[in-house]
Amino acid sequence: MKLLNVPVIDISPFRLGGEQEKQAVAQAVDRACRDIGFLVIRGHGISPELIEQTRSVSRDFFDLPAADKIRVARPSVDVARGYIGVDEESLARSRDPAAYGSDLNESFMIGPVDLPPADYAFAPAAGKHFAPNIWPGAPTGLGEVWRTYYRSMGSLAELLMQIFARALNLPEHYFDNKIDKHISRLRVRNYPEQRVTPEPGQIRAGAHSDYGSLTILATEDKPGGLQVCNAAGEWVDVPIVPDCFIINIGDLLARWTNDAWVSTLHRVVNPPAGAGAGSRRQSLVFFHNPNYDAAIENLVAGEAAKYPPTTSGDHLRKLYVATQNA
Ligand SMILES: O=C(O)CCC(=O)C(=O)O
Ligand SMILES: [Fe+2]
Repeated sequence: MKLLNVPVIDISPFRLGGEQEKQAVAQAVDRACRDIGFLVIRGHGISPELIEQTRSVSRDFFDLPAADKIRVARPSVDVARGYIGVDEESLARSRDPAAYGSDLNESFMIGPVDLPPADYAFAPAAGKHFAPNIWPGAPTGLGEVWRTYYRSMGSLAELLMQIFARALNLPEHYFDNKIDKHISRLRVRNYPEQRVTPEPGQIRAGAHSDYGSLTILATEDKPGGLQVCNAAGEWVDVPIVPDCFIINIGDLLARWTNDAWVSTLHRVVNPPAGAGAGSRRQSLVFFHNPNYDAAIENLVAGEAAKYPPTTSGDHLRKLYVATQNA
């Protein structure tokens, strides 16, 4: 029987326990990744204060006048840095080039905060994956808090990839050297209150799957939230549990596992009619992506590969561009 709802899994026994505890966590995670592609984790070791500080400084950024936010606008569609306003993006277009409308959120994003050696970071094959970050002049302290949060998410992702490796019957440290120069992005999305009725078909974030290895999401319990499409084809709400992160696997892990694990379709819906006031919602979204030159090819022994090999860097560049309205 497949899981049809997103399970909550305590990963602290993996961090703190012995062989048996680690194996039990890996098994629960394997089931979640096979059946629904999403899990909620508790016991992750990230301080609630850091999450709250990141939320608070980001809220202050989105409260700035539009002119200040536009000053740190993303420089071009293939550079995943800076501010993107409401109306500039349609996530549904990552799957359907004809998808209509744009998503009802604005966002700000950064990439790596600690650069590998220049001959690697700026090699031709690196493309724009190590493009410089763009920092707003205000609020003060945003840069420091975001850098700290980015590094913490990088460490948590490394731990999750170790759990994943075990879950896939690979050596625990199998992925370590494929993610030690990761090209992850931290993106904070602000979903404004909805005072006017959206256009038909327009929602907070259109249906999509994530592109990379895994996503770590800290969000809020507000009307108009995250839903995932389960194995029965039904949209189910993801539970919002205090002090937990929502984790989902992305397309690259689905490819690595020859689709044994699912990169699940998800979306953010509008608040119900009448609940628009007070529906402002903020998500801290960390998209973990392997090193740009990590080879992505079937890891399942004895099975014919369903996809041609690719690299992390090539796969991501194509998708960043496809979703943008510019
Ligand atoms: O805000 C959310 O709950 C999810 C956002 C999301 O799916 C994304 O940014 O890829
Ligand atoms: Fe997503």
